Amino acid sequence: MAITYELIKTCKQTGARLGRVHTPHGSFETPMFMPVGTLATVKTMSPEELEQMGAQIILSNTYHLWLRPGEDIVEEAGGLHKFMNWNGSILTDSGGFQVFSLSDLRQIEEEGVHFRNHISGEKLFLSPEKAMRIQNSLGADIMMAFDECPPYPAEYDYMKKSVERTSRWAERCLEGHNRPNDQGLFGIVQGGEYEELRRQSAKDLTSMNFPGYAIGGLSVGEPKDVMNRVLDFTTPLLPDHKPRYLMGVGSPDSLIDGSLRGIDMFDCVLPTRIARNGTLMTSEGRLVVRNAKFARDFRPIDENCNCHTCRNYSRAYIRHLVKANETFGFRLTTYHNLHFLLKLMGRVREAIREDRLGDFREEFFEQYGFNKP
Ligand SMILES: CO[C@@H]1O[C@H](CNc2nc3cc4c(=O)[nH]c(N)nc4cc3[nH]2)[C@H]2OC(C)(C)O[C@@H]12
Ligand SMILES: [Zn+2]
Repeated sequence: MAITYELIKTCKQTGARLGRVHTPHGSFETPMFMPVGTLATVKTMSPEELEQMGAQIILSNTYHLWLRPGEDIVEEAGGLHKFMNWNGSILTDSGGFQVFSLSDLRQIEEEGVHFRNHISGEKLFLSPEKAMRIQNSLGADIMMAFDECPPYPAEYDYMKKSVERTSRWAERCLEGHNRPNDQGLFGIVQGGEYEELRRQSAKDLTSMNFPGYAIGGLSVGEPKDVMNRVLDFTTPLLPDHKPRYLMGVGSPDSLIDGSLRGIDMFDCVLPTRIARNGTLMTSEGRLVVRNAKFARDFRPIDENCNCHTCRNYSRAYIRHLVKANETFGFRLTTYHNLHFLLKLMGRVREAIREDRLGDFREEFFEQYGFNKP
């Protein structure tokens, strides 16, 4: 079956929209956050726990799984869902971003990218066709086109050449993947902070009729107001009746501000990454549980949270585990952070239903401390 999007309603107070994405492994309401499971696991979480907290779609990564264990092994296992025992939806990023952010000795040519394996140092080559072959073997519900995610900032001339090449690569991805009527391949709009180049990229890609579109090239170090400005003029260029996915965004303020601008899907390693160094997202802002002030604090991480961690364990206990580098401590912090973001997206969807996402933004920002100078 193809990936389809159902628009349920738009928020009268903002540009946000409530929708539902249908995939071969189930459907999910949007705006939605997607936990990242780069190496076919959302680090320290079991599939049962992900399901319990309300995760419905997770990410994995072409570049990483190509290197380890190899897409051939995943294919022999029956694909990613079987391999990792996850029955929800899966999206795989194409490797474009990882090659640019993880590897040195990169050489970008029309054909593809030459680079070094960031683990072994051996020379590798990734092309649009190769990225499609790997993703076909992995068998995710949604695959991403192979693109270049230029650094921020980037010169206009470089960005123009990069956008034009990424559009040519997108054509080759459409030809290279073997799914009927492009059922699961999303195009990725690039163009940096340049409106004219974002327009060009969106025009090229929407003419190729992908079932969904991502906005790439953001969350790469640009200030939040630059991201929001780019979203303001890019999101309206994407079709209303298809999913819109903002790549690499996972902080509470950016999730709300992206939803306000009509984004449906988000992913980021942030909640799971900071959980592994003991930083928690709470309704009152960030909490660094290693801090000595929590040594005898027997309250839950977040008194407004009903997650498994907050119902059963105290700050003092989690601080002890994290300081002792106990794995269970990182399981508890990861569970809470993912639950926090998934619940936040549920509140965003509810606010859209009630046409009050603008008000919700003000309340949340005030309580979380985003408005503090
Ligand atoms: C800049 O270092 C880390 O990057 C993370 C997410 N930022 C992000 N932008 C992305 C853009 C693209 C894209 O244009 N194309 C493709 N194919 N995939 C993408 C994936 C992306 N991921 C941030 O997450 C943290 C905060 C952990 O460090 C940042
Ligand atoms: Zn909690």
